[in-house]
Amino acid sequence: MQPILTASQIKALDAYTIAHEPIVSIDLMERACRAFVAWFTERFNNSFTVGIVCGTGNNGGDGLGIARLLKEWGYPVRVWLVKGGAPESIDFKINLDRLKHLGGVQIDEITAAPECSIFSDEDILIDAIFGTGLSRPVEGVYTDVIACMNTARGTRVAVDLPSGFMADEPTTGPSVEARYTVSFQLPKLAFFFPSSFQYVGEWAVVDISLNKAFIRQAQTSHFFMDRNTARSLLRRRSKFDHKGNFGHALLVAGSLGKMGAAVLSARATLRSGVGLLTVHTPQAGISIVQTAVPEAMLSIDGHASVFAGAVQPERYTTIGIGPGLGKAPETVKAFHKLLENFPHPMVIDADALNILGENRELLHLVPKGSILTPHPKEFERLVGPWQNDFERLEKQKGLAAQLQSVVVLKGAFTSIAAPDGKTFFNPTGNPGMATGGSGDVLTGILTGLLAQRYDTLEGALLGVYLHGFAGDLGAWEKGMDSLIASDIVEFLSGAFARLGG
Ligand SMILES: NC(=O)C1=CN([C@@H]2O[C@H](COP(=O)(O)OP(=O)(O)OC[C@H]3O[C@@H](n4cnc5c(N)ncnc54)[C@H](O)[C@@H]3O)[C@@H](O)[C@H]2O)[C@@H](O)CC1
Ligand SMILES: Nc1ncnc2c1ncn2[C@@H]1O[C@H](COP(=O)(O)OP(=O)(O)O)[C@@H](O)[C@H]1O
Ligand SMILES: [K+]
Repeated sequence: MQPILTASQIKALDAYTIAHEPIVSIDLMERACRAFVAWFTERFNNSFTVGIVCGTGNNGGDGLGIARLLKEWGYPVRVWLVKGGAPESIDFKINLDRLKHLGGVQIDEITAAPECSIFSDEDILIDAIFGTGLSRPVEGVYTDVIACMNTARGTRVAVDLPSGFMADEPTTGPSVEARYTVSFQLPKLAFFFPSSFQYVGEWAVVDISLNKAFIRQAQTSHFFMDRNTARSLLRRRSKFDHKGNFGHALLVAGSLGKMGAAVLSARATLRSGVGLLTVHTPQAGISIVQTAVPEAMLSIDGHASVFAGAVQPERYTTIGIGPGLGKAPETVKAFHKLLENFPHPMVIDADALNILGENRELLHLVPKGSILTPHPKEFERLVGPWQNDFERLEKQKGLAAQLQSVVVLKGAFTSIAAPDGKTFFNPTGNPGMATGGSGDVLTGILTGLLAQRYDTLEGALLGVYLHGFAGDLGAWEKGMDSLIASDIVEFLSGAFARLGG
Protein backbone atom coordinates (compact mmCIF):
# COMPACT_ATOMS: atom_id res chain seq x y z
CA MET A 1 0.00 0.00 0.00
CA GLN A 2 1.49 3.31 -1.02
CA PRO A 3 0.87 6.39 1.09
CA ILE A 4 -0.04 9.55 -0.81
CA LEU A 5 1.80 12.57 0.58
CA THR A 6 1.26 16.30 0.14
CA ALA A 7 3.69 18.51 -1.78
CA SER A 8 5.09 19.87 1.48
CA GLN A 9 5.57 16.36 2.88
CA ILE A 10 7.39 15.43 -0.33
CA LYS A 11 9.67 18.43 0.10
CA ALA A 12 10.43 17.23 3.63
CA LEU A 13 10.98 13.73 2.25
CA ASP A 14 13.52 15.08 -0.28
CA ALA A 15 15.32 16.95 2.49
CA TYR A 16 15.28 13.92 4.79
CA THR A 17 16.71 11.69 2.06
CA ILE A 18 19.46 14.22 1.32
CA ALA A 19 20.39 14.37 5.03
CA HIS A 20 20.08 10.68 5.90
CA GLU A 21 21.17 8.70 2.86
CA PRO A 22 23.26 10.87 2.66
CA ILE A 23 23.27 12.22 -0.88
CA VAL A 24 23.93 15.71 -2.17
CA SER A 25 20.87 17.31 -3.67
CA ILE A 26 22.29 17.62 -7.20
CA ASP A 27 22.89 13.85 -7.19
CA LEU A 28 19.31 13.25 -6.09
CA MET A 29 18.18 15.46 -8.97
CA GLU A 30 20.38 13.41 -11.32
CA ARG A 31 18.63 10.28 -10.08
CA ALA A 32 15.27 11.89 -10.83
CA CYS A 33 16.47 12.86 -14.33
CA ARG A 34 17.71 9.35 -15.03
CA ALA A 35 14.44 7.82 -13.84
CA PHE A 36 12.50 10.16 -16.13
CA VAL A 37 14.80 9.39 -19.06
CA ALA A 38 14.47 5.63 -18.49
CA TRP A 39 10.70 6.00 -18.77
CA PHE A 40 11.02 8.30 -21.78
CA THR A 41 13.45 6.27 -23.86
CA GLU A 42 11.25 3.19 -23.53
CA ARG A 43 8.42 5.02 -25.28
CA PHE A 44 9.99 7.45 -27.71
CA ASN A 45 13.00 6.73 -29.90
CA ASN A 46 15.55 9.33 -30.91
CA SER A 47 13.96 10.03 -34.26
CA PHE A 48 11.64 12.44 -32.41
CA THR A 49 12.57 16.07 -31.92
CA VAL A 50 12.34 17.04 -28.25
CA GLY A 51 11.71 20.54 -26.89
CA ILE A 52 12.22 21.00 -23.17
CA VAL A 53 10.58 24.02 -21.54
CA CYS A 54 12.20 24.77 -18.20
CA GLY A 55 11.47 27.03 -15.26
CA THR A 56 14.23 28.22 -12.95
CA GLY A 57 13.53 26.15 -9.82
CA ASN A 58 14.31 22.50 -9.25
CA ASN A 59 11.69 21.34 -11.74
CA GLY A 60 13.55 23.41 -14.31
CA GLY A 61 16.77 21.86 -13.02
CA ASP A 62 15.29 18.45 -13.76
CA GLY A 63 14.42 19.64 -17.27
CA LEU A 64 18.02 20.72 -17.91
CA GLY A 65 19.40 17.42 -16.59
CA ILE A 66 16.94 15.55 -18.81
CA ALA A 67 18.06 17.66 -21.79
CA ARG A 68 21.68 16.66 -21.21
CA LEU A 69 20.87 12.96 -20.83
CA LEU A 70 18.62 12.88 -23.91
CA LYS A 71 21.29 14.68 -25.92
CA GLU A 72 23.73 11.97 -24.86
CA TRP A 73 21.18 9.39 -26.03
CA GLY A 74 21.21 11.01 -29.46
CA TYR A 75 17.89 12.85 -29.38
CA PRO A 76 17.63 16.19 -31.19
CA VAL A 77 17.04 18.45 -28.16
CA ARG A 78 16.21 22.15 -27.78
CA VAL A 79 15.69 24.02 -24.53
CA TRP A 80 13.70 27.08 -23.57
CA LEU A 81 14.19 28.79 -20.21
CA VAL A 82 11.11 30.62 -19.01
CA LYS A 83 12.18 33.58 -16.91
CA GLY A 84 9.17 35.11 -15.20
CA GLY A 85 10.51 36.07 -11.81
CA ALA A 86 10.75 32.73 -9.98
CA PRO A 87 14.14 32.43 -8.25
CA GLU A 88 16.96 30.34 -9.73
CA SER A 89 17.72 27.33 -7.54
CA ILE A 90 21.28 26.13 -6.95
CA ASP A 91 20.68 22.83 -8.72
CA PHE A 92 19.08 24.63 -11.65
CA LYS A 93 22.30 26.64 -12.05
CA ILE A 94 24.51 23.56 -11.77
CA ASN A 95 22.51 21.72 -14.43
CA LEU A 96 22.52 24.77 -16.70
CA ASP A 97 26.32 24.84 -16.49
CA ARG A 98 26.53 21.11 -17.17
CA LEU A 99 24.31 21.43 -20.22
CA LYS A 100 26.30 24.35 -21.61
CA HIS A 101 29.48 22.40 -20.96
CA LEU A 102 28.17 19.43 -22.95
CA GLY A 103 27.36 21.77 -25.84
CA GLY A 104 25.28 21.14 -28.93
CA VAL A 105 21.94 22.10 -27.37
CA GLN A 106 20.35 25.40 -28.33
CA ILE A 107 19.12 27.23 -25.21
CA ASP A 108 16.76 30.21 -25.59
CA GLU A 109 15.30 32.42 -22.90
CA ILE A 110 11.67 33.46 -22.84
CA THR A 111 11.01 36.63 -20.86
CA ALA A 112 7.88 37.93 -22.58
CA ALA A 113 4.86 36.46 -24.38
CA PRO A 114 6.35 34.35 -27.21
CA GLU A 115 5.05 33.58 -30.69
CA CYS A 116 3.46 30.19 -30.25
CA SER A 117 5.12 29.01 -33.46
CA ILE A 118 8.39 28.66 -31.52
CA PHE A 119 7.34 25.15 -30.53
CA SER A 120 6.11 24.04 -33.94
CA ASP A 121 9.19 21.93 -34.85
CA GLU A 122 8.97 19.79 -31.73
CA ASP A 123 7.44 16.31 -31.82
CA ILE A 124 7.57 16.12 -28.04
CA LEU A 125 7.41 18.97 -25.54
CA ILE A 126 8.74 18.19 -22.09
CA ASP A 127 7.20 20.44 -19.47
CA ALA A 128 9.63 21.32 -16.66
CA ILE A 129 8.49 24.82 -15.67
CA PHE A 130 6.94 24.11 -12.25
CA GLY A 131 6.58 21.02 -10.12
CA THR A 132 5.62 20.64 -6.48
CA GLY A 133 6.97 24.10 -5.66
CA LEU A 134 3.99 25.85 -7.24
CA SER A 135 2.33 27.88 -4.50
CA ARG A 136 -0.23 29.99 -6.37
CA PRO A 137 -1.84 30.08 -9.81
CA VAL A 138 0.60 31.05 -12.55
CA GLU A 139 0.43 34.40 -14.29
CA GLY A 140 2.32 36.65 -16.72
CA VAL A 141 4.81 35.06 -19.07
CA TYR A 142 4.17 31.63 -17.52
CA THR A 143 0.54 31.85 -18.62
CA ASP A 144 1.57 32.81 -22.15
CA VAL A 145 4.07 29.95 -22.47
CA ILE A 146 1.61 27.42 -21.07
CA ALA A 147 -1.03 28.57 -23.56
CA CYS A 148 1.45 28.10 -26.43
CA MET A 149 2.45 24.66 -25.17
CA ASN A 150 -1.20 23.61 -24.99
CA THR A 151 -1.80 24.55 -28.61
CA ALA A 152 1.49 23.13 -29.92
CA ARG A 153 1.32 19.98 -32.03
CA GLY A 154 3.90 18.05 -29.98
CA THR A 155 3.05 15.41 -27.38
CA ARG A 156 3.29 17.02 -23.97
CA VAL A 157 5.10 15.09 -21.23
CA ALA A 158 5.19 16.69 -17.77
CA VAL A 159 8.06 16.25 -15.35
CA ASP A 160 6.67 15.43 -11.87
CA LEU A 161 3.54 17.60 -12.32
CA PRO A 162 2.06 19.56 -15.21
CA SER A 163 3.08 23.19 -14.71
CA GLY A 164 0.24 25.16 -13.14
CA PHE A 165 -1.37 22.03 -11.73
CA MET A 166 -1.85 21.89 -7.96
CA ALA A 167 -1.23 18.54 -6.27
CA ASP A 168 -3.24 19.17 -3.11
CA GLU A 169 -5.90 21.70 -3.96
CA PRO A 170 -8.16 22.50 -6.90
CA THR A 171 -6.35 23.89 -9.93
CA THR A 172 -7.96 27.24 -10.69
CA GLY A 173 -5.36 28.87 -12.95
CA PRO A 174 -3.88 27.89 -16.29
CA SER A 175 -1.99 24.59 -16.45
CA VAL A 176 -0.13 22.55 -19.01
CA GLU A 177 -2.41 19.84 -20.35
CA ALA A 178 -0.10 16.86 -20.49
CA ARG A 179 -0.60 13.65 -22.39
CA TYR A 180 1.73 11.94 -19.90
CA THR A 181 2.96 12.90 -16.46
CA VAL A 182 6.02 11.18 -15.04
CA SER A 183 5.96 11.77 -11.32
CA PHE A 184 8.70 11.13 -8.78
CA GLN A 185 8.42 8.45 -6.10
CA LEU A 186 4.77 8.87 -5.08
CA PRO A 187 1.51 9.68 -6.85
CA LYS A 188 -0.04 13.00 -5.85
CA LEU A 189 -3.57 13.18 -4.43
CA ALA A 190 -5.13 15.15 -7.29
CA PHE A 191 -4.01 12.51 -9.84
CA PHE A 192 -6.91 10.35 -8.71
CA PHE A 193 -9.65 12.84 -9.49
CA PRO A 194 -11.66 12.86 -12.72
CA SER A 195 -11.23 16.62 -13.18
CA SER A 196 -7.42 16.23 -13.21
CA PHE A 197 -7.26 13.98 -16.23
CA GLN A 198 -7.30 16.88 -18.69
CA TYR A 199 -4.06 18.18 -17.10
CA VAL A 200 -2.26 15.05 -15.94
CA GLY A 201 -3.19 12.64 -18.73
CA GLU A 202 -1.83 9.16 -18.17
CA TRP A 203 0.54 9.22 -15.24
CA ALA A 204 3.38 7.03 -14.13
CA VAL A 205 5.40 7.06 -10.94
CA VAL A 206 9.14 6.43 -11.16
CA ASP A 207 11.24 5.35 -8.19
CA ILE A 208 14.03 7.71 -7.16
CA SER A 209 14.81 5.89 -3.89
CA LEU A 210 13.57 8.55 -1.51
CA ASN A 211 13.77 7.41 2.12
CA LYS A 212 11.39 4.48 2.67
CA ALA A 213 11.29 4.79 6.47
CA PHE A 214 10.20 8.42 6.16
CA ILE A 215 7.46 7.44 3.71
CA ARG A 216 6.21 4.66 6.01
CA GLN A 217 5.88 6.87 9.07
CA ALA A 218 4.45 9.93 7.30
CA GLN A 219 1.04 11.05 8.55
CA THR A 220 -1.55 10.70 5.83
CA SER A 221 -5.08 9.47 5.42
CA HIS A 222 -4.70 8.74 1.69
CA PHE A 223 -3.34 5.52 0.21
CA PHE A 224 -2.94 3.86 -3.16
CA MET A 225 -3.92 0.17 -3.10
CA ASP A 226 -1.60 -2.36 -4.67
CA ARG A 227 -1.49 -5.98 -5.62
CA ASN A 228 0.56 -7.13 -2.63
CA THR A 229 -1.96 -5.67 -0.23
CA ALA A 230 -4.84 -7.29 -2.11
CA ARG A 231 -2.96 -10.58 -2.08
CA SER A 232 -2.38 -10.34 1.67
CA LEU A 233 -6.09 -9.77 2.28
CA LEU A 234 -7.22 -12.84 0.37
CA ARG A 235 -7.98 -15.74 2.72
CA ARG A 236 -6.94 -19.27 1.91
CA ARG A 237 -9.24 -22.24 2.44
CA SER A 238 -8.15 -25.02 4.71
CA LYS A 239 -8.50 -28.76 4.26
CA PHE A 240 -11.58 -29.31 6.46
CA ASP A 241 -13.51 -26.17 5.54
CA HIS A 242 -17.18 -26.71 4.67
CA LYS A 243 -19.81 -24.44 3.23
CA GLY A 244 -20.96 -23.42 6.68
CA ASN A 245 -17.66 -21.58 7.07
CA PHE A 246 -18.35 -19.28 4.17
CA GLY A 247 -21.61 -17.70 5.18
CA HIS A 248 -25.08 -17.45 3.75
CA ALA A 249 -25.74 -14.35 1.67
CA LEU A 250 -29.09 -12.93 0.66
CA LEU A 251 -29.34 -10.83 -2.46
CA VAL A 252 -32.35 -8.56 -2.73
CA ALA A 253 -32.18 -7.51 -6.34
CA GLY A 254 -34.16 -7.33 -9.56
CA SER A 255 -37.66 -6.34 -10.55
CA LEU A 256 -39.77 -6.96 -13.63
CA GLY A 257 -37.59 -6.03 -16.62
CA LYS A 258 -34.43 -5.79 -14.50
CA MET A 259 -33.92 -9.36 -13.36
CA GLY A 260 -30.61 -9.39 -15.23
CA ALA A 261 -29.15 -7.24 -12.47
CA ALA A 262 -30.05 -9.93 -9.92
CA VAL A 263 -28.53 -12.64 -12.12
CA LEU A 264 -25.24 -10.73 -12.55
CA SER A 265 -24.97 -10.01 -8.83
CA ALA A 266 -25.84 -13.58 -7.92
CA ARG A 267 -23.26 -15.08 -10.25
CA ALA A 268 -20.60 -12.73 -8.88
CA THR A 269 -21.52 -13.57 -5.27
CA LEU A 270 -21.12 -17.27 -6.03
CA ARG A 271 -17.82 -16.70 -7.86
CA SER A 272 -16.52 -14.87 -4.80
CA GLY A 273 -16.62 -17.87 -2.55
CA VAL A 274 -19.89 -17.59 -0.60
CA GLY A 275 -21.06 -20.77 1.18
CA LEU A 276 -24.75 -20.41 0.37
CA LEU A 277 -26.67 -17.87 -1.64
CA THR A 278 -30.35 -17.04 -1.57
CA VAL A 279 -31.87 -14.57 -4.00
CA HIS A 280 -35.02 -12.75 -2.96
CA THR A 281 -37.10 -12.31 -6.09
CA PRO A 282 -40.57 -11.15 -7.09
CA GLN A 283 -42.73 -13.71 -8.90
CA ALA A 284 -41.55 -12.40 -12.24
CA GLY A 285 -38.03 -13.49 -11.49
CA ILE A 286 -38.53 -17.04 -10.28
CA SER A 287 -37.79 -18.99 -13.44
CA ILE A 288 -35.19 -16.48 -14.60
CA VAL A 289 -33.05 -16.80 -11.50
CA GLN A 290 -33.57 -20.55 -11.11
CA THR A 291 -32.54 -21.13 -14.70
CA ALA A 292 -29.68 -18.66 -14.92
CA VAL A 293 -28.20 -19.35 -11.47
CA PRO A 294 -29.02 -22.93 -10.45
CA GLU A 295 -26.61 -22.74 -7.50
CA ALA A 296 -28.79 -20.10 -5.79
CA MET A 297 -31.84 -20.75 -3.64
CA LEU A 298 -34.86 -18.46 -3.82
CA SER A 299 -36.76 -16.43 -1.29
CA ILE A 300 -39.99 -15.64 -3.14
CA ASP A 301 -41.74 -12.32 -2.76
CA GLY A 302 -45.56 -12.22 -2.79
CA HIS A 303 -45.45 -9.34 -5.24
CA ALA A 304 -45.56 -10.03 -8.95
CA SER A 305 -42.96 -7.54 -10.09
CA VAL A 306 -41.07 -5.77 -7.26
CA PHE A 307 -39.51 -6.32 -3.85
CA ALA A 308 -42.38 -5.71 -1.43
CA GLY A 309 -42.47 -8.49 1.14
CA ALA A 310 -40.58 -9.48 4.25
CA VAL A 311 -37.44 -11.60 4.30
CA GLN A 312 -36.24 -13.70 7.23
CA PRO A 313 -33.12 -11.75 8.19
CA GLU A 314 -31.98 -14.15 10.91
CA ARG A 315 -31.01 -16.73 8.29
CA TYR A 316 -28.37 -14.61 6.61
CA THR A 317 -24.82 -13.52 7.38
CA THR A 318 -25.12 -10.52 5.11
CA ILE A 319 -27.50 -8.95 2.62
CA GLY A 320 -26.64 -7.29 -0.67
CA ILE A 321 -29.45 -5.00 -1.80
CA GLY A 322 -30.14 -2.64 -4.66
CA PRO A 323 -29.29 -3.80 -8.19
CA GLY A 324 -32.35 -3.56 -10.45
CA LEU A 325 -34.62 -3.03 -7.44
CA GLY A 326 -36.65 -0.02 -8.58
CA LYS A 327 -38.14 2.53 -6.19
CA ALA A 328 -41.80 1.48 -6.01
CA PRO A 329 -43.52 2.69 -2.80
CA GLU A 330 -43.87 -0.97 -1.71
CA THR A 331 -40.13 -1.42 -2.18
CA VAL A 332 -39.34 1.65 -0.09
CA LYS A 333 -41.48 0.23 2.74
CA ALA A 334 -39.97 -3.23 2.47
CA PHE A 335 -36.43 -1.80 2.47
CA HIS A 336 -37.29 0.28 5.54
CA LYS A 337 -38.47 -2.84 7.35
CA LEU A 338 -35.40 -4.78 6.32
CA LEU A 339 -33.13 -2.03 7.65
CA GLU A 340 -34.97 -2.12 10.96
CA ASN A 341 -34.62 -5.88 11.27
CA PHE A 342 -31.18 -6.72 9.94
CA PRO A 343 -28.35 -6.11 12.41
CA HIS A 344 -25.32 -7.17 10.36
CA PRO A 345 -23.28 -5.28 7.76
CA MET A 346 -24.96 -5.04 4.36
CA VAL A 347 -23.90 -4.06 0.85
CA ILE A 348 -26.11 -1.22 -0.36
CA ASP A 349 -26.11 -0.26 -4.03
CA ALA A 350 -28.06 1.32 -6.87
CA ASP A 351 -31.79 1.85 -6.15
CA ALA A 352 -31.32 1.04 -2.48
CA LEU A 353 -28.97 4.06 -2.39
CA ASN A 354 -31.42 6.15 -4.37
CA ILE A 355 -34.13 5.27 -1.85
CA LEU A 356 -31.81 6.39 0.96
CA GLY A 357 -31.11 9.61 -0.96
CA GLU A 358 -34.84 10.34 -1.19
CA ASN A 359 -35.61 9.21 2.37
CA ARG A 360 -32.68 10.47 4.41
CA GLU A 361 -34.48 9.66 7.65
CA LEU A 362 -33.62 6.02 6.86
CA LEU A 363 -29.88 6.67 6.80
CA HIS A 364 -29.44 6.16 10.54
CA LEU A 365 -30.80 2.61 10.14
CA VAL A 366 -27.90 1.52 7.92
CA PRO A 367 -26.10 -1.15 9.99
CA LYS A 368 -22.64 -0.07 11.10
CA GLY A 369 -19.88 -1.72 9.13
CA SER A 370 -21.90 -1.78 5.90
CA ILE A 371 -20.56 -1.01 2.42
CA LEU A 372 -22.27 1.59 0.23
CA THR A 373 -21.29 1.54 -3.45
CA PRO A 374 -22.56 4.68 -5.19
CA HIS A 375 -21.45 5.85 -8.62
CA PRO A 376 -21.04 9.65 -8.72
CA LYS A 377 -24.69 10.35 -9.58
CA GLU A 378 -25.98 8.13 -6.79
CA PHE A 379 -23.45 9.75 -4.48
CA GLU A 380 -24.74 13.22 -5.37
CA ARG A 381 -28.27 12.09 -4.54
CA LEU A 382 -27.00 11.06 -1.10
CA VAL A 383 -24.82 14.06 -0.22
CA GLY A 384 -25.77 16.88 -2.59
CA PRO A 385 -23.55 18.62 -5.14
CA TRP A 386 -19.86 19.50 -4.70
CA GLN A 387 -17.74 22.36 -6.04
CA ASN A 388 -14.69 20.28 -6.89
CA ASP A 389 -13.25 16.80 -6.42
CA PHE A 390 -11.48 17.70 -3.17
CA GLU A 391 -14.85 18.62 -1.71
CA ARG A 392 -16.31 15.42 -3.12
CA LEU A 393 -13.63 13.46 -1.26
CA GLU A 394 -14.46 15.29 1.98
CA LYS A 395 -18.15 14.47 1.52
CA GLN A 396 -17.26 10.85 0.94
CA LYS A 397 -15.26 10.72 4.18
CA GLY A 398 -18.07 12.56 5.95
CA LEU A 399 -20.68 10.00 4.88
CA ALA A 400 -18.44 7.10 5.92
CA ALA A 401 -17.96 8.68 9.36
CA GLN A 402 -21.65 9.51 9.73
CA LEU A 403 -22.76 5.96 8.94
CA GLN A 404 -19.71 4.26 10.48
CA SER A 405 -19.57 2.34 7.21
CA VAL A 406 -17.34 2.11 4.16
CA VAL A 407 -18.28 4.29 1.20
CA VAL A 408 -17.03 3.05 -2.18
CA LEU A 409 -17.25 5.83 -4.76
CA LYS A 410 -17.04 4.12 -8.14
CA GLY A 411 -15.24 5.23 -11.29
CA ALA A 412 -11.68 5.21 -12.57
CA PHE A 413 -9.55 4.99 -9.38
CA THR A 414 -12.58 4.00 -7.28
CA SER A 415 -12.08 5.48 -3.83
CA ILE A 416 -12.85 3.56 -0.67
CA ALA A 417 -13.44 5.68 2.43
CA ALA A 418 -13.37 4.16 5.91
CA PRO A 419 -15.20 5.59 8.94
CA ASP A 420 -11.90 6.83 10.43
CA GLY A 421 -11.24 9.05 7.40
CA LYS A 422 -8.65 6.81 5.73
CA THR A 423 -9.26 6.68 1.99
CA PHE A 424 -7.84 4.21 -0.49
CA PHE A 425 -7.65 4.59 -4.27
CA ASN A 426 -7.94 1.45 -6.38
CA PRO A 427 -5.54 0.89 -9.29
CA THR A 428 -7.41 -1.81 -11.24
CA GLY A 429 -10.18 -1.45 -13.81
CA ASN A 430 -10.53 0.16 -17.21
CA PRO A 431 -13.02 2.19 -19.26
CA GLY A 432 -14.33 -1.03 -20.83
CA MET A 433 -16.13 -1.50 -17.53
CA ALA A 434 -18.27 1.55 -18.22
CA THR A 435 -21.08 -0.74 -19.35
CA GLY A 436 -24.45 -1.58 -17.82
CA GLY A 437 -24.28 -4.19 -15.07
CA SER A 438 -20.63 -3.73 -14.05
CA GLY A 439 -21.73 -2.24 -10.75
CA ASP A 440 -24.12 -5.14 -10.12
CA VAL A 441 -21.14 -7.47 -10.38
CA LEU A 442 -19.28 -5.44 -7.76
CA THR A 443 -22.25 -5.66 -5.41
CA GLY A 444 -22.20 -9.43 -5.80
CA ILE A 445 -18.47 -9.68 -5.08
CA LEU A 446 -18.69 -7.54 -1.97
CA THR A 447 -21.74 -9.46 -0.74
CA GLY A 448 -19.85 -12.72 -1.21
CA LEU A 449 -16.88 -11.42 0.78
CA LEU A 450 -18.94 -9.95 3.62
CA ALA A 451 -20.85 -13.23 3.87
CA GLN A 452 -17.49 -14.90 4.53
CA ARG A 453 -17.06 -12.45 7.40
CA TYR A 454 -14.29 -10.45 5.86
CA ASP A 455 -13.75 -7.27 7.83
CA THR A 456 -15.78 -4.53 6.11
CA LEU A 457 -12.85 -2.38 5.02
CA GLU A 458 -10.67 -5.33 4.01
CA GLY A 459 -13.56 -6.87 2.09
CA ALA A 460 -14.21 -3.59 0.29
CA LEU A 461 -10.53 -3.14 -0.63
CA LEU A 462 -10.17 -6.72 -1.84
CA GLY A 463 -13.52 -6.78 -3.65
CA VAL A 464 -12.97 -3.54 -5.53
CA TYR A 465 -9.46 -4.67 -6.48
CA LEU A 466 -10.69 -8.07 -7.73
CA HIS A 467 -13.57 -6.51 -9.66
CA GLY A 468 -11.21 -4.18 -11.55
CA PHE A 469 -8.66 -6.95 -12.03
CA ALA A 470 -11.32 -9.23 -13.53
CA GLY A 471 -12.33 -6.34 -15.79
CA ASP A 472 -8.70 -5.91 -16.85
CA LEU A 473 -8.32 -9.61 -17.63
CA GLY A 474 -11.58 -9.46 -19.57
CA ALA A 475 -10.48 -6.41 -21.53
CA TRP A 476 -7.14 -8.00 -22.47
CA GLU A 477 -8.99 -10.95 -23.93
CA LYS A 478 -12.08 -9.28 -25.42
CA GLY A 479 -11.04 -5.66 -25.88
CA MET A 480 -12.55 -2.77 -23.95
CA ASP A 481 -15.29 -1.97 -26.45
CA SER A 482 -16.73 -5.45 -26.39
CA LEU A 483 -16.42 -6.03 -22.67
CA ILE A 484 -19.75 -6.71 -20.96
CA ALA A 485 -20.61 -7.21 -17.31
CA SER A 486 -20.95 -11.00 -17.73
CA ASP A 487 -17.31 -11.06 -18.84
CA ILE A 488 -16.29 -9.51 -15.53
CA VAL A 489 -18.02 -12.42 -13.77
CA GLU A 490 -16.36 -14.88 -16.14
CA PHE A 491 -12.88 -13.50 -15.47
CA LEU A 492 -13.38 -13.29 -11.73
CA SER A 493 -12.05 -16.83 -11.33
CA GLY A 494 -8.86 -15.83 -13.12
CA ALA A 495 -8.53 -12.77 -10.89
CA PHE A 496 -8.89 -14.87 -7.72
CA ALA A 497 -6.50 -17.49 -9.06
CA ARG A 498 -3.79 -15.02 -10.03
CA LEU A 499 -4.06 -13.14 -6.78
CA GLY A 500 -4.02 -16.29 -4.70
CA GLY A 501 -1.34 -18.06 -6.73
N1 LIG B 1 15.94 17.67 -3.94
C1 LIG B 1 14.73 17.92 -4.34
O1 LIG B 1 14.04 18.72 -3.69
C2 LIG B 1 14.23 17.32 -5.60
C3 LIG B 1 13.33 18.04 -6.37
N2 LIG B 1 12.95 17.61 -7.55
C4 LIG B 1 12.19 18.49 -8.44
O2 LIG B 1 11.97 19.74 -7.85
C5 LIG B 1 10.63 20.14 -7.99
C6 LIG B 1 10.30 21.13 -6.92
O3 LIG B 1 11.21 22.18 -7.10
P1 LIG B 1 11.07 23.61 -6.42
O4 LIG B 1 10.72 23.43 -4.99
O5 LIG B 1 12.29 24.36 -6.77
O6 LIG B 1 9.82 24.24 -7.10
P2 LIG B 1 9.38 24.43 -8.63
O7 LIG B 1 10.49 24.13 -9.56
O8 LIG B 1 8.12 23.71 -8.79
O9 LIG B 1 9.05 25.99 -8.63
C7 LIG B 1 10.10 26.97 -8.56
C8 LIG B 1 9.77 28.14 -7.68
O10 LIG B 1 8.74 28.92 -8.28
C9 LIG B 1 8.16 29.78 -7.33
N3 LIG B 1 6.72 29.83 -7.57
C10 LIG B 1 5.73 29.07 -7.03
N4 LIG B 1 4.55 29.38 -7.58
C11 LIG B 1 4.79 30.35 -8.51
C12 LIG B 1 3.98 31.07 -9.41
N5 LIG B 1 2.66 30.85 -9.49
N6 LIG B 1 4.54 32.00 -10.22
C13 LIG B 1 5.87 32.21 -10.17
N7 LIG B 1 6.70 31.55 -9.33
C14 LIG B 1 6.17 30.64 -8.52
C15 LIG B 1 8.51 29.21 -5.99
O11 LIG B 1 9.42 30.10 -5.36
C16 LIG B 1 9.19 27.88 -6.32
O12 LIG B 1 10.16 27.51 -5.40
C17 LIG B 1 9.87 18.84 -7.98
O13 LIG B 1 8.60 18.96 -8.57
C18 LIG B 1 10.81 17.96 -8.78
O14 LIG B 1 10.59 18.18 -10.16
C19 LIG B 1 13.55 16.41 -8.13
O15 LIG B 1 14.72 16.84 -8.76
C20 LIG B 1 13.87 15.40 -7.07
C21 LIG B 1 14.72 15.97 -6.00
N1 LIG C 1 -13.20 4.37 -16.76
C1 LIG C 1 -13.25 3.39 -15.82
N2 LIG C 1 -12.13 2.91 -15.27
C2 LIG C 1 -12.19 1.97 -14.31
N3 LIG C 1 -13.34 1.43 -13.83
C3 LIG C 1 -14.48 1.87 -14.34
C4 LIG C 1 -14.51 2.86 -15.36
N4 LIG C 1 -15.81 3.11 -15.65
C5 LIG C 1 -16.55 2.29 -14.87
N5 LIG C 1 -15.76 1.53 -14.08
C6 LIG C 1 -16.21 0.60 -13.05
O1 LIG C 1 -17.37 -0.10 -13.49
C7 LIG C 1 -18.38 -0.12 -12.46
C8 LIG C 1 -19.63 0.61 -12.96
O2 LIG C 1 -20.60 0.63 -11.96
P1 LIG C 1 -22.00 1.36 -12.14
O3 LIG C 1 -21.80 2.75 -12.60
O4 LIG C 1 -22.77 1.14 -10.89
O5 LIG C 1 -22.62 0.52 -13.33
P2 LIG C 1 -24.03 -0.18 -13.49
O6 LIG C 1 -25.01 0.65 -12.72
O7 LIG C 1 -24.28 -0.15 -14.96
O8 LIG C 1 -23.88 -1.55 -12.96
C9 LIG C 1 -17.74 0.52 -11.24
O9 LIG C 1 -17.18 -0.45 -10.38
C10 LIG C 1 -16.63 1.39 -11.82
O10 LIG C 1 -15.57 1.60 -10.93
K1 LIG D 1 6.39 20.26 -14.75
